[in-house]
Amino acid sequence: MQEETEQLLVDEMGDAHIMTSIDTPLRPDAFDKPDEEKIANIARHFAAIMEELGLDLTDDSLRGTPHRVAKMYVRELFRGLDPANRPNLSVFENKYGYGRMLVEKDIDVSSACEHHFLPIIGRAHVGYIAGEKVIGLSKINRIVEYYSRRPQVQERLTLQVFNELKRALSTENVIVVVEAEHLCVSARGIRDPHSRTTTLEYGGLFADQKLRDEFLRMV
Ligand SMILES: Nc1nc2c(ncn2[C@@H]2O[C@H](COP(=O)(O)OP(=O)(O)OP(=O)(O)O)[C@@H](O)[C@H]2O)c(=O)[nH]1
Ligand SMILES: [Zn+2]
Repeated sequence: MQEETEQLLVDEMGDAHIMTSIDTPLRPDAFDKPDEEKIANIARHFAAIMEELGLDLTDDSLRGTPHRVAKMYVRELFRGLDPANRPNLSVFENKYGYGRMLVEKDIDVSSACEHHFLPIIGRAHVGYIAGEKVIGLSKINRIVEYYSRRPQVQERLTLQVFNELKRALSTENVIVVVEAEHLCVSARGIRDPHSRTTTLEYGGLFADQKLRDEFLRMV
C-alpha cells in the first residue's frame, strides 16, 4: 500500500476503508500488472479513442501514436504513481550544526491535472530548517518530480511534497510553495492565459510570520 499519510477508518458495516485525504486515489490492484501489460492495454484503449474521433490509424504518422501515448503515460508522465519509482532519499547527520533556513527554489514542476489530463507547468520552492538531519539537495528536486509525475491537483501535490520532506528530515520545520500554470485554465475552458495558481503549506517554525516572510522574500 501507499506509504503516504493514510487514515484507516472502519465504517458501520465493519469494512476497513482507506481515507485518501492527501493520497492519490489508487485502486487496490494498481500495481499487480507489469508495465508492459499496462502499456499494451492503454495503447488499445487510446487507439479506440482516436478511431472514435475519426482518425485513420493506418496513416503512417498516426499508427504509432497509441503506443507512444501509452508508453509516455506509464514510463514518463505518470511514473510517480508507482511506489517502485519513489526516490531514495539520502539524509545525513547535520554535523556542521547548520541551523538556519535552507532554500531550494525554482524547482521544475511538470505535472498533469487529474481533471483534464492537461499539463500543469510551474515551479516549486522549498525551505527547511534542519534538526539533526540534512538532506541531499537533489533529493528535494526528486521528491517534487516524483509527486508531479501523477495526475494531480496542485493542493495535493503541495501537501505530498511537504509531508515527504517532513518525514525524510524528521522535522516539522518545512515550507513548500508551488506556483503553476494550468493548461486546463489557460488553453481551454475559460482560456485565461495569464492567471497562475499559488499553493503553500508550512509547519513548525514557519508558523512564525517573520520567518515565512524571510522565505518568501528569498524565493
Ligand atoms: N482546486 C483545483 N482545481 C483544479 C486544479 N486543476 C484544475 N482544476 C479545476 O477543476 C475544475 C473542474 O471543473 P468541472 O466543472 O468539472 O470541469 P469543466 O466543465 O471542464 O470546467 P471548466 O474548466 O470551467 O470549463 C475546473 O474548475 C478546473 O479549473 C487544481 O490543481 N486544483
Ligand atoms: Zn484541468
